[in-house]
Amino acid sequence: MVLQELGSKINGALSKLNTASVVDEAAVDSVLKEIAGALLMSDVNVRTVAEMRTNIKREVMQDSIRAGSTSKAKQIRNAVFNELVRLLSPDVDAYRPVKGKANVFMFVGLQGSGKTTSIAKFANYWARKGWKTAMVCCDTFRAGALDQMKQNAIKLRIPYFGNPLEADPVKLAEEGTKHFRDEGYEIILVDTSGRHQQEAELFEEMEQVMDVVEPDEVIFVMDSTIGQAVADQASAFKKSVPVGSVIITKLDGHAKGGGALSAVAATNAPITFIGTGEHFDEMERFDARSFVSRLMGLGDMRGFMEKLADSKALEKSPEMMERLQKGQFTLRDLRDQFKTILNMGSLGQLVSMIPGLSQMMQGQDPTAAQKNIEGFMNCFDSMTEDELDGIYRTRIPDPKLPGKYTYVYEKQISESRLRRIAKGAGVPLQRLYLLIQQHKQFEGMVGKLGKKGLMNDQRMQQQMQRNPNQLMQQLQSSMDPRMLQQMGGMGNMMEMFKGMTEGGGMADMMKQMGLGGGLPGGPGAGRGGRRR
Ligand SMILES: Nc1nc2c(ncn2[C@@H]2O[C@H](COP(=O)(O)OP(=O)(O)OP(=O)(O)O)[C@@H](O)[C@H]2O)c(=O)[nH]1
Repeated sequence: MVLQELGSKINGALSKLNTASVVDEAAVDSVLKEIAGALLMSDVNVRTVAEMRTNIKREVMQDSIRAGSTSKAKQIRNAVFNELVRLLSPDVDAYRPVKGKANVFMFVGLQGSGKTTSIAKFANYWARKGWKTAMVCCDTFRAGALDQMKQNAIKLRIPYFGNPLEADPVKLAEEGTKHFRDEGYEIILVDTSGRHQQEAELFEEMEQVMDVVEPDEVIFVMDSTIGQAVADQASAFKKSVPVGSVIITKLDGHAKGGGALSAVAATNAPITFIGTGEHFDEMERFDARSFVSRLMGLGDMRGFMEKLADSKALEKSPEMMERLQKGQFTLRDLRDQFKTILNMGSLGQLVSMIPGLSQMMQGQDPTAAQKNIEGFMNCFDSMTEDELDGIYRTRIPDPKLPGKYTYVYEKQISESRLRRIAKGAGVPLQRLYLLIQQHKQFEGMVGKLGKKGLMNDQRMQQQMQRNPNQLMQQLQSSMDPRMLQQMGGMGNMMEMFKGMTEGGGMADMMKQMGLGGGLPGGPGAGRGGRRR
């Protein structure tokens, strides 16, 4: 079960409590059973799930069973949340490198778990912070490992050590770390061969490498897609070397997240980073509360805002707000919105960060949505500057002045131009129609909202505080019913607005989101329809 689904399963189980007339022990048991099933399907280890279930039940049953069903559901949700956070937060801290001295990190893990890639990401992370960083390859097991490190090192401009002629990993490890220690490097990252739990010899070799390298921290790199086997693998490594922290890789759109809980439970070591893609910058610092929020489909606004800041979307906001208030929304505006989304990372990741959005997507595949947006971007690239700015005109011979040309202005892009654009973009014409239709929907909606003055974010916020129901009615009447349905209905939107207001100001956040005063969740939300 992928990360987003777990949240909806848990929420689905809890919502049954909301409708139950009596919340007795049997009702709590049944909900906990469902939640436990969802956790198991997300690769959380059986023992961990059983322990969690007992703890949650004890906590929830302590309070009077007479508590209202809604508050009981809330209580269970909080208990599940706290329990998951607790499991992900062992008492020990990860090693903190000390400036001005050699800090050696040794990376261990299964074959293909993502060690070499994580080393490059980790190196990039520290080098960007100004630490003198280097990498040592003593993976003599996989033929391409040194080449892979070399390519990463060149791209990152970070020195590396390796010798294709040396077959002894222990010797390489010793020489490499000594070299960089002598040269005054502060962060020295040692890559070891990937191994399997059964390969006793390789485990022995790993211990020997550790003895000569004397690492300040052993980092266990764990592939989040390997499923229930995580706990056993992690324990096997922990038995052989003192795992100090964990990096979880491949937590992209489709990965299950539950294995993370099992890895921590098995190693009693904290997770420091999560890998969310193959690129060097696709690694995030791990934060248990954010992670569990995402795991439970509660969103992760902190992570989202960080991504937003990185995407530079904020820099555009004053101009965007001005246009919005004028009621303008062109194809160029829609393109910019899509661009902002793409710059922020994979859609799957973003969907899991915005509260409620994964529920709204109702099982739609974010990867497919991402592909659609990429196809749309090709369409925008095939449009003329005029078309992007909402000027739809065709050049024709001037009937009054033979030999000269004039323009015919149209309300929309002509059919022949649409065909040309679709061909140029390499997308089916139907897809382009969909894009144009989406633009029209947003343009219409934003135009209507503009007339009601709701494109002014301050007014919108005031209204939200004064009379949220009226605001919702106004929004509802401005929206295409199909779009509203796509967004999970009015109730869902109301919840989102509330969440956002509580989370530090909806208007502020929406401004920052580059969505102007428009509606959250819609890629093109924001700005108003331009009239020419
Ligand atoms: N999608 C995704 N792919 C990743 C991530 N981290 C690593 N990979 C990919 O996983 C594959 C294996 O990664 P490597 O870094 O070569 O793994 P390794 O642990 O060094 O492999 P061995 O040397 O065989 O032990 C590569 O194709 C990486 O691009 C991640 O966070 N997300």
